[in-house]
Amino acid sequence: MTQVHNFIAGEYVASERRFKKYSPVTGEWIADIHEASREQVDAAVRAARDALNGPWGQMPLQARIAILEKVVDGITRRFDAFLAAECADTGKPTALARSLDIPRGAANFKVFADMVKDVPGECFETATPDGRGAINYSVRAPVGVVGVICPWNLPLLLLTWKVGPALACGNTVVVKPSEVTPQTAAMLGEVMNEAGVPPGVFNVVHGFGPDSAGEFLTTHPWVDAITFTGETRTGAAIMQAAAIGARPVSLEMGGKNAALIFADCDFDAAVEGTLRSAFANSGQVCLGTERVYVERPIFERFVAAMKTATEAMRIGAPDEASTQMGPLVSKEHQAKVLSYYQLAREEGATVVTGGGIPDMPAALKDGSWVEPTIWTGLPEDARVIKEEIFGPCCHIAPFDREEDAIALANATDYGLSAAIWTTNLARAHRVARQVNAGIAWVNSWYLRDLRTPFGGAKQSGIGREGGVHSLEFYTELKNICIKL
Ligand SMILES: NC(=O)C1=CN([C@@H]2O[C@H](COP(=O)(O)OP(=O)(O)OC[C@H]3O[C@@H](n4cnc5c(N)ncnc54)[C@H](O)[C@@H]3O)[C@@H](O)[C@H]2O)C=CC1
Ligand SMILES: O=C(O)/C=C/C=C(\O)C(=O)O
Repeated sequence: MTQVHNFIAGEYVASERRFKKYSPVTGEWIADIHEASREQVDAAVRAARDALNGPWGQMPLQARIAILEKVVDGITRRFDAFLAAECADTGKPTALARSLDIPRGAANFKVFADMVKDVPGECFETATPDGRGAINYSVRAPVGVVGVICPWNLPLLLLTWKVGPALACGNTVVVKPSEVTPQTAAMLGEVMNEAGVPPGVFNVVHGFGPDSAGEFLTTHPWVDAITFTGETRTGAAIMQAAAIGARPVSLEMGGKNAALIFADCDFDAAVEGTLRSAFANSGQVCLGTERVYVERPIFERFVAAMKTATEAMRIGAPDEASTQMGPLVSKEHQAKVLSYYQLAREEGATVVTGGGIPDMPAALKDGSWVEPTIWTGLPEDARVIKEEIFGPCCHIAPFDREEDAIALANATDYGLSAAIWTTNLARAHRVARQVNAGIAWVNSWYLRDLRTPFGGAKQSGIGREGGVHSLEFYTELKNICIKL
């Protein structure tokens, strides 16, 4: 059986306690995960502190960048192994992980290794009473040991989205991957060693949240900052832990994102984009669309086109070339999503398509499959409209006026992203400004540029990462004042 170890101070470390990892595709037991004890988490944090005070902290920027470029090469060289591990853990289609998850794993190191070469500073000449003046200038120092808590939906992508800039800025990290998808995080240890990253700079501890590695890490007094992606309630618990010692947090949390489809849109592009935003990665993307609002003149046509396109989607095992949608990540998550499918019926939804478990071949029967699902007819206060489901499903409702569409999009406690489909440029700008979300895509969805600010409003997050915003979180800005 595959053993997935912790990675502490440059070495793979076994734990006494272990838990089982099951395939989301077949339900089979595929690995044993070593659950870090409190002492092991402490050892990881101490190793990170030592590396910060030692070789990594002392290393000139150029040398650090050269090492991170070797990390990029290391991921690229092991592309197929990362791909296999990511698909085994998540069940996502190989084609998706090949084009998104694994390349982004490398790109997240490359982009920030490049970016730290040219960090601009501030400089002010200051008048003083003696007439000789002073010069103020700013420098950025690493924030310290960063605790990185990751979810299961895009495991390598989201881990490296945090670890890439953290290391580029000179920090050391202790990562707690999701207990559901721990394999690629552990594999990254080998890449780090090969690239010459000093022991202790990158550490991985496995386990759960409360009373396990997640809590041990976020409450550890030597962790200087915490970055998290996951559910809003977990983010709130982590914020409480971070309050002890007044440590900074960057939180990227849930969403209940809207798509606004105007009658003047490019119809086929809007259908294709909405299909992708609702069902990509089996709907397990925090930026995904779960609420679709369509201008009334094209409502019936849009629903019909979505139904046809959804029913044509091929659900299957990750490694089949024709697969467009895989299973959900786990049996637990399947039960959660199916409970919302049941709730939708109880709340009075019309099930346009889906709503259950697809009929799968015998070898896949024990996987965590659900049908891509579309509903109409729910009132806006239905729980299915209000709560993040995180599955391949969306509700489609009509609207009559632009201001109604904006009000509907904003009638949520979340504020992560929105997608607006229109060919009227003035409207695109107007609506994009008024939707209360961290990211507004016009005539697209998930079109990513890693230099742009990324994060959510309201209960979807605190802070922004991406581009200079990552540099701001992962560094302490210091002003140096020189009296002349
Ligand atoms: N990217 C996103 O926005 C994601 C949202 N979700 C949503 O969250 C729901 C629950 O999924 P989970 O994986 O359980 O998400 P979660 O937010 O509970 O877990 C995310 C990470 O936080 C850790 N964690 C949990 N409690 C913690 C604590 N008290 N202290 C420190 N670390 C802690 C987990 O072990 C995991 O590594 C999903 O059904 C989905 O709706 C899940 C994954 C990603
Ligand atoms: O592209 C990214 O950086 C992030 C994408 C998705 C998430 O953050 C998420 O689903 O949590």
